[in-house]
Amino acid sequence: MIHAWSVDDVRAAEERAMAQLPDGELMQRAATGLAQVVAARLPDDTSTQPLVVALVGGGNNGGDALWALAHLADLVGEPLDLVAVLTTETPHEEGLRAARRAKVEILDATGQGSRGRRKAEPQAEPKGRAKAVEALGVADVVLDGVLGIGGRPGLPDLVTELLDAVGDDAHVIAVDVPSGTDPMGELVGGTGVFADETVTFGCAKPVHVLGTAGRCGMLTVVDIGLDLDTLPAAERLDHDDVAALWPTPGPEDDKYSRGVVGVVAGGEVYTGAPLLSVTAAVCAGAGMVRYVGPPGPTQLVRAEVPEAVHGPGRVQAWVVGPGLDAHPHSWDQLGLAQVEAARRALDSELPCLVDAGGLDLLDGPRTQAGARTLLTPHAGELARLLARLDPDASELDRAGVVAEPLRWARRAAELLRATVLLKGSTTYVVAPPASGLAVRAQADAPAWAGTAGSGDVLAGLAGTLLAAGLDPVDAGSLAALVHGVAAHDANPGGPVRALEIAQQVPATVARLLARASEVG
Ligand SMILES: NC(=O)C1=CN([C@@H]2O[C@H](COP(=O)(O)OP(=O)(O)OC[C@H]3O[C@@H](n4cnc5c(N)ncnc54)[C@H](O)[C@@H]3O)[C@@H](O)[C@H]2O)[C@@H](O)CC1
Ligand SMILES: [K+]
Repeated sequence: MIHAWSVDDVRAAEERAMAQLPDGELMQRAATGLAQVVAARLPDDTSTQPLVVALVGGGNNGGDALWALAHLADLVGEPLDLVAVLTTETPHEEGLRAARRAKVEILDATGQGSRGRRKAEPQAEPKGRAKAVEALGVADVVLDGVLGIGGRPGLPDLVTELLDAVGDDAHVIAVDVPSGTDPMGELVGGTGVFADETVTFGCAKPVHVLGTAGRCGMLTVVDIGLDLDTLPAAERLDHDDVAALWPTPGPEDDKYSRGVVGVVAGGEVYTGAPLLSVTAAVCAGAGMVRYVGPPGPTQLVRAEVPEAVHGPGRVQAWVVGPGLDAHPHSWDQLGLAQVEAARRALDSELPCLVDAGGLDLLDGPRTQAGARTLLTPHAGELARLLARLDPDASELDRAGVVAEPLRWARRAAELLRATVLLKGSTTYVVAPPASGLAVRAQADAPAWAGTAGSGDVLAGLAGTLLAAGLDPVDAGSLAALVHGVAAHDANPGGPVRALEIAQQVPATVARLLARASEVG
């Protein structure tokens, strides 16, 4: 699992460390670690002299980049071209001196010529900028040292212009965080660096694991001796976590101890969703799957999933809502009975996963306080839910949720006292804020997995994990991971049907469980 700490907690840990260390020691540790990574990324071809260009901003992030260039000159021992492009009039002073001493070429792209000097010809493009554009176009490695954890989202025009000049073959390494992104990972989208790799210091930050993670590329954490004494703010499960979390049966287990999952889904109109959820639950290894629904989908499930049992009865967790019409016509007796079954499940004290049409039945927290609840909306469903229930979000639409996914997932978690799994290319799992639990973010699925029915499969998977006794955060994040990996395994690099994702789950789980014995 990757754990990430908030910027405030990192700053506090840095202050504690700095109080014990000589001046500048932390930056030296950061810059040395960074220089080592850069050295390892230099091209093997020795026929041309490698060129490393650093974009340097005005804060300590720029200081890291300048010091890293200075260290590189010593570290590599072979001839190197090193260039620092200043995007600020006030670069880190000691870093700049060190870079000059190490014969790093300094280019001022700000238009001031050199620090503090007035522009002679305001209209003319400064020479430093033209040379910088040229160097960026042919650099082997580009270091993004413009903004670090002190950065606000968005980039100055000058930096955007310089980034546009970076050649396609350059290996872009973000120093600590990709500049322009929100270090807390709350705001996604907007302008910002897309890095091939990010070298961060002390620990991962939320930007590295939340919806912005795709901009970070490969992540390396350089140990600078920080002592984090708080809980992480964000987490991401990786493949090696599956074995520890997945409910693996022992010789004493039977179908009841493994967990019976009940599915109240679909109706006479939407008959496919129940089939997908039930299939996913069976394939995820539920002890037993019970389907509650009208004759049409029941017949379909009977024909396709002989393992399932039918009608109300005892379960350990409910999946409520895939393909459910929450507002049937008054003459639709079967539809009304299905809604009644869904309400009974929601009013029970049992763990419930609430998806799609089931969300339309919620007017507030479930009546049984403390009953485990996992809501699984996509962005449109979350917007609709909050616009209906939160007077401050009456105008919220899908785009608003996509821009600030965490803000709105948290809001729903607070309002409904439930864990919210917000589906998307990054899937967030957010417990009610009062729990203090870290946000989980998973981005394991190929874009091909975004098809109709894929969410019904996820519901069956996560419901099975709830029935096996996992808490909603583990159940949701583990299901999201396995769902994504199964989608990939089912057809690497190509289209994948929702049903195939479900059918791939047994083999994918086996493969992920086997990793534990390979690794351990
Ligand atoms: N504090 C420490 O002990 C250490 C800090 N380190 C480095 O220091 C970085 C943090 O340094 P700083 O706090 O100086 O912050 P930054 O280097 O992120 O720079 C912040 C500066 O940029 C300006 N700024 C912020 N957003 C902007 C935007 N969108 N457009 C234009 N200007 C913007 C701010 O006004 C501020 O002056 C870390 O990310 C890391 O790279 C490392 O050297 C490790 C040790
Ligand atoms: K950066």
